[in-house]
Amino acid sequence: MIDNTVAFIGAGNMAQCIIGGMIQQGYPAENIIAANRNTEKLQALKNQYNIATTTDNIEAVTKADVIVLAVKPQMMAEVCQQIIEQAPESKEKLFISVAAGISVERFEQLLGQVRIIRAMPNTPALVGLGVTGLFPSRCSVYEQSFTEKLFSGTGKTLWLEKEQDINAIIAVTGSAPAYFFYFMQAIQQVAQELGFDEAQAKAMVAQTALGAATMASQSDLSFEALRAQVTSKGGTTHQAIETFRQHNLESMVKDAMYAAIRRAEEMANTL
Ligand SMILES: NC(=O)C1=CN([C@@H]2O[C@H](COP(=O)(O)OP(=O)(O)OC[C@H]3O[C@@H](n4cnc5c(N)ncnc54)[C@H](OP(=O)(O)O)[C@@H]3O)[C@@H](O)[C@H]2O)C=CC1
Ligand SMILES: O=C(O)[C@@H]1CCC=N1
Repeated sequence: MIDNTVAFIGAGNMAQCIIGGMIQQGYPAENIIAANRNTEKLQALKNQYNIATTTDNIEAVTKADVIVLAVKPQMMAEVCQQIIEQAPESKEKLFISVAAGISVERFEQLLGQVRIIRAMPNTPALVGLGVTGLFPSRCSVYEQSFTEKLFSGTGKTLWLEKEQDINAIIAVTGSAPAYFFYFMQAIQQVAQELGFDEAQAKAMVAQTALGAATMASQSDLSFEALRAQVTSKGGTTHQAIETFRQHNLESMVKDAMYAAIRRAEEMANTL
């Protein structure tokens, strides 16, 4: 399976995280090629991982067995049109799209009836702790198992029953690292206000988040029970949690997640 050459079209944040995860798990660098219009990002990838790079998308798709579409959703139509016009034989290859809001139906309008897997990874793929939702269309068992293997090198994978579930997983895992970073940023700001310097504050917040996430993933206890272990009756944590409750944290989280889903649906209707 690792004999397949995988081309990334778009070498931005998400592609870099997936490539980093693949290399960390032993995918051969010589079987990965990244294409981008920005040479700076390609140079950084080449220096770090020694993969092949090019500013020519067509060179990348021509060399590839598997084409990972990793440009922003707004660029997807242009990129697909370029591929289908300049390398029509690519239609026979396996496509993997990581884009939010571009449906299989839209890909079929752009590329024809290709074999495609929609993947929804997240950036912790870079450190092997990602979550990727996968939805296949017209793919063989081999292609599905290759894709699962590719992403399982970057963390956990999950096959989705319906395409709509891609939007749900965007809200739950795709966008979610940003929610945690935002929360960590807010704690860091207060830590600095309280007199810790920026580096100390960042290190303390990251270590606490890592500790909490590690406990949560290793324990059979619910998140609620783990929270209760920290919350002494009449103590400090109780006051902090009550303050979150008064500010309706849970309904804020719910609104934010549904807003992400609505945006994915909106993109699917317009791009
Ligand atoms: N970031 C995330 O956490 C996640 C992102 N995704 C999906 O991944 C995709 C990429 O997102 P992300 O990595 O964040 O975005 P980035 O902007 O970081 O990466 C996109 C890259 O594509 C390049 N690009 C743009 N147009 C072309 C083109 N015509 N040919 C070749 N390369 C091109 C851009 O180059 P340049 O630098 O010159 O603009 C950029 O490097 C999106 O579709 C998004 O929905 C999915 C899950 C999570
Ligand atoms: O913000 C976005 O649209 C992409 C999809 C999931 C995470 N980042």
